[in-house]
Formats: sequence, C-alpha cells, structure tokens
Amino acid sequence: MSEKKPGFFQRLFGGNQPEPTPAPEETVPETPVTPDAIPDVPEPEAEPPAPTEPTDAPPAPEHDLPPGPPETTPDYIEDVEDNLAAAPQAVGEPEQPKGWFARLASGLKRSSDNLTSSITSVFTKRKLDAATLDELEDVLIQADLGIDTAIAITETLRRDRFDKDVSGEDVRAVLATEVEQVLAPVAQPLLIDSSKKPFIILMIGVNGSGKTTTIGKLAQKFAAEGKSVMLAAGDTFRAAAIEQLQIWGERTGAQVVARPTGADASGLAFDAVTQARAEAHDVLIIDTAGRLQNRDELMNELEKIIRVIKKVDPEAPHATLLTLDATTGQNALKQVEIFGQRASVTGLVMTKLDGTARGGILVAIARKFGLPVHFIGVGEGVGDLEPFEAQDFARAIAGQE
Ligand SMILES: Nc1nc2c(ncn2[C@@H]2O[C@H](COP(=O)(O)OP(=O)(O)OP(=O)(O)O)[C@@H](O)[C@H]2O)c(=O)[nH]1
Repeated sequence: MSEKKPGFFQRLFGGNQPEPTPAPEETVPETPVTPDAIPDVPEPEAEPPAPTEPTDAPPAPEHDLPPGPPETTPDYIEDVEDNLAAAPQAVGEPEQPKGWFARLASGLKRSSDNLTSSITSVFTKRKLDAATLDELEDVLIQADLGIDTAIAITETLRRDRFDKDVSGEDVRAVLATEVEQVLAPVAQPLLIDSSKKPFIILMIGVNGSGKTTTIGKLAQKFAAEGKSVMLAAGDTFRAAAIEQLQIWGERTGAQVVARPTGADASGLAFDAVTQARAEAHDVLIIDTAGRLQNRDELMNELEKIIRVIKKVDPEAPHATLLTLDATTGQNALKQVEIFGQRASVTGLVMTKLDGTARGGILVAIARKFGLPVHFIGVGEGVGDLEPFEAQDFARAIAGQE
C-alpha cells in the first residue's frame, strides 16, 4: 500500500485542465450537514445507556448481529445502484472518470500557480531587499503556510541572498526545502500492528470532511493487502452515511456492522468491537458522525464512544484518525487542537487537496502539532488516497517539476 502509483504527483500538479469550481472560504466544509439540519432523521437519545460493563467474557450485544450487510431489499439495492455513479469506485485498478480527474488536477494546479505567480511577481523587480522580503512573507502567509514557515523562508533568504539578484526559481527552491523539512517528520505511514486482532481505527472529523470516503479507500487498500476488514457504520445520524459505508463494504468485501438510523453510536461501536474480536478480523474501522469541534455535546458523545471501545479493549482505538478538509483553511488548525484534546488523535488524513488553493495549511498544521500525516486525498475515487510524502507535497506547493 505504500507503493506510489505513477501519475499521482502529476495529479498534484495538474495539467491543462478546465478551471475548477472555486474553493470555499474557510470554516464551512463543502457539505456542511449538521445532524440538526437533517430532516426525517430521528435524533439519538441525548444520553443513551452505555452497554453493559464488560467482564472477561463480554456480555451479549444488545442487538442481533447481522451476518453481513443488513439491507438487502430490492429497493435498497436499487438505491445503491442509483448511487454508484456518485459514490466510491470499484475495487481493483481504479477507473478515473476523465472529467473528474481533470478537475482534481486543475484544483492543485491553481493552488501552486497562485503561490508561484505571486512569488515570481515579487522577485522579478529588484535585488533582494527588506521590502521584497516583507512582500514575500505576506505571500507565504496568505498561502496558509503559517507565520513560522513564512519567517523561516524569508530568514533563510535574508541570510544567504540579501542584496543579491534572486529569481523566483531560487525562492521556490528555498520554499520547497523548508516545506519538506517541516513535513518530513510527520509523513508517517499508518502501520497496522498485526498482533492486534482487530487493529481498531476510529475515524473522526467535522461534517463532510471525508471520513466515510476515506474509510472506503482504506478498506480497499487493506483488502488488497489480504487483510480481513470490518467496517462499523457509526455515523448513525445519517441514513446516507450508513448506506455509503455499506456500498463500500460490498465493493471491498468488508463486512459492515450497521444499525438503523438514530441508534446509539456507542452501543454500535461496542457491538462492532466485540464482533470483530470474536471473528478475529485484522482491521476494524469505525465511522463516526461528523461533528463541529465547538459542539460540546457532540464531542462528549465522541468521548463516550471511545470510553465504550476501551471497555472491550483498553488499548483501543489503536489509531484515531482525524480527517481534515483542506478547503477549510485556517479552521483546520482549530479542529486539530480540539479533536486532539478530546479524542487523542494519533494521525491525520487531509482530504480534498484537489479542490483548493489552501493546501499550505498542512504545513502550518505539521509545524504546530507535529502529528503524523498518514494520507492525503486528491479526489473521491478509490485511487485518490495516497500515503503522504513530504517531498512530493513540497515540490507541488513550490511549483517545482
Ligand atoms: N474532491 C474531493 N472530494 C472528496 C475527497 N474526499 C472526500 N470527498 C468528498 O467529500 C464529500 C464528503 O465526504 P464524506 O466521506 O461523506 O464525508 P464525511 O466526513 O463522512 O461526512 P459526514 O458523514 O457528513 O460527516 C463526498 O462528496 C466525498 O466524495 C477528496 O479527497 N477530494
């Protein structure tokens, strides 16, 4: 799974593609659906009863566990088929619909173009002086790279090149080097400890940040490595999220534990961990409902899910992955801070780098928190999630070939 597909770097840079839809401004995710805003979906109980305290022999689950994906009625299958075009792609060699692929590539091209053209315009005018360095610092901050990185880059230039002719290309090289230095320590693969059966991954993040899609992509990767995967449809607020996970389950051969909409998410997590243990799956990935980090009651619910998982396996979750939507810009820093405090995040996945000029935020996050970044997403397709590589990202941001 760490093998890098040819062409991914190409997708980061883009080619001659049509203009993408402009990236949204910060704070609001692309699909800002809060549980409150969803019609016809019953709210779960404010404080549903926790599952029975487990002992050495865990108690029987509250619900009868289905042998496989539970919804198999003709209507459901029809809905699923209708959704296939918009949903994840089939397992195996991913097919990239050309129009979509072109939009992804164009998104990142715009991002690096914005940065590099600003740099070029600053550095074609004169020898390196204090005013030029100030302008450069502004450009770098506006690109969401963070003040520390912006200062580090300008200080390097001040030290090495002050009062000398400096080209945009020279500056891009310094930028790439600095960004790579910041990112290299956090670019860490997600290691699945095979002594844990199952290795439990909890997926968390704000609404629409890409949790469910990322779970599907991960399930595909693990399945391709021969691992047996179970998915838990813990976003019990939204019927669509449950169905989305079931589609991924069908496509990746992963068993899906699901409950009707509105079921208690902690109870579902407990059942899923118990079942995955009993059946000795290699990996269990638990989806959760999207929640804004400032919704205290929803963050309490997340803490409860974690407590309940620990009742079955005190070491679990073995990985708690926070998905971050790159288009949210500076707000992503707040998300890392609060989710980190409340849910002990162990690693990050940044999605939607294809649709934004704000990919630099990953550099600011890496510098501030030092949390591992395991994957980045550059599209909705199953092949659009790649292990994070510092050098590729640095070169893409700096507009280097
Ligand atoms: N362009 C692009 N879209 C993505 C990427 N990752 C996910 N998406 C899309 O983002 C949207 C939201 O993704 P979901 O996986 O449903 O997000 P979620 O976090 O599970 O959402 P909630 O359940 O509402 O919290 C979907 O339309 C995905 O296809 C990515 O890397 N690039």
